[in-house]
Amino acid sequence: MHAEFVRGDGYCAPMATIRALVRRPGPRLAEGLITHIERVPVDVGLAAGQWQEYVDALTAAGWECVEVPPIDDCSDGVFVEDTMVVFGDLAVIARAGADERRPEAAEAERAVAAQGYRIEHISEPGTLDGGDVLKIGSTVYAGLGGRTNQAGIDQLRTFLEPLGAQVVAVPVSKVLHLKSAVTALPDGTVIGYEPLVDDPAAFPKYLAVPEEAGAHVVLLGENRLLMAASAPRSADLFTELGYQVHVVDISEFEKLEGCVTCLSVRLRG
Ligand SMILES: CN(C)C(=N)NCCC[C@H](N)C(=O)O
Repeated sequence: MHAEFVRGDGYCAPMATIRALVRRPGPRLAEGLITHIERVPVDVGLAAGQWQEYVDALTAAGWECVEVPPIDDCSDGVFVEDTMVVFGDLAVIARAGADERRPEAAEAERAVAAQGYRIEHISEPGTLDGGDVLKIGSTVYAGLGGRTNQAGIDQLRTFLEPLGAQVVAVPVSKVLHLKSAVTALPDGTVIGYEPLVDDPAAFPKYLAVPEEAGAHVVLLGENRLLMAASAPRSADLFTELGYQVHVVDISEFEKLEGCVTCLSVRLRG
């Protein structure tokens, strides 16, 4: 699980390997679910290229991308983030709020178990999507909304609190998932596009961003952020704050209410 970092003086220090699970989009991608936006045609060929660029960006930032086998019958399979919540050495396998997405979890579970994680499951009557869970240090915000219910959050709490997490439920009514509304910068500041955030006061440190997709960042490590090309003004804002911003075009996934976080599960070593 470890690589070596060789210093100038020849000393080899162990360096934690950072891995991300990803899942290739399938041929039925264009039929993916939409809830809060209008359907527009998705270019499946373009999406395949954008997915590869997303994987390449993670790889260039030092992440080893591990592919979960594709699931061609599930149009939303590429949004692999929704299949689980990883905290410490535990992967909690989600039970999707949308019935048609339930088959996605089985192979994702095998993939994360193969990385050495312990496994727990959200079970009936609970539903929970990984996209509804935002971790900031030991605080785990869980969005109560269209896909994740109270039973799902209660089960998540039972699994994570013994590991030192505090699970905080927050309302999500204007968007698909909590992470459609907010994510967080490396210093723990929650970023959100105000018209889509139910309760900004739920977060101790909060910064409003000027675009919807500006609320979505993947933390690449140190001061580096990955975000979508569709939020240039937010990218400028983060650059002014001292972050190094890496941009990818994920237009075809945004047409299906996807964002940069949804396309991977980050396993932080
Ligand atoms: C943070 N987000 C938004 C996610 N983790 N997942 C997006 C899933 C989109 C899919 N069409 C669906 O409706 O399920």
